[in-house]
Amino acid sequence: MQKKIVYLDRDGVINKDFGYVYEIEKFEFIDGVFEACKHFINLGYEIIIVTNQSGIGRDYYSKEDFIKLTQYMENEFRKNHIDILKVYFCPHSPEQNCECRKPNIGMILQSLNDFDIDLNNSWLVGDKISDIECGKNAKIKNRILISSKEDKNSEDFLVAKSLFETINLIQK
Ligand SMILES: O=P(O)(O)OC[C@@H](O)[C@H]1O[C@@H](OP(=O)(O)O)[C@@H](O)[C@@H](O)[C@@H]1O
Ligand SMILES: [Mg+2]
Ligand SMILES: [Zn+2]
Repeated sequence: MQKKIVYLDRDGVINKDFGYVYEIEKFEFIDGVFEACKHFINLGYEIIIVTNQSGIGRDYYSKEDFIKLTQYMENEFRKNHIDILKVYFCPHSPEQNCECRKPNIGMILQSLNDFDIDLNNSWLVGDKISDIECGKNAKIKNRILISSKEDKNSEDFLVAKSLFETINLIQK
């Protein structure tokens, strides 16, 4: 059977975005993230993380720093009985004009190569319009923008204040 995926952006969706976070000490889970992920899993979804990490290309931190933090993050999820299917990251700076930096769809294409995924029954959740554009460009049917501003639902996305709030939107 094809997998239904909830694609999650990282910074600003899973953890607070203090700007180019790469240290474990600065990685702060946003309230309700584990509850939301458990909800998705109970509905039969699997979770994939897609994150732009231009801090690597900008030499703010190394790929090893990112991998270390990712292992910590995945382990915290595991402690909460959540297995993340895969973490995809773009290590490039904007100047490198790669195919993987959102809103480009390289990371989503890679996931389709790695797994049999039903995009018509999948979701993308991000906190920037570039995330939404990536989801749209990749033909992920359902998209949610996390925003504390007064953004309104539109043709391209629904709006929620946090990942926890998406529980009300992702119901099947
Ligand atoms: O939200 P995701 O995709 O998980 O990751 C985004 C981050 O890598 C960083 O993306 C940067 O944007 P630029 O990459 O410099 O445009 C800035 O917004 C940083 O504050 C932010 O931490
Ligand atoms: Mg983000
Ligand atoms: Zn890239």
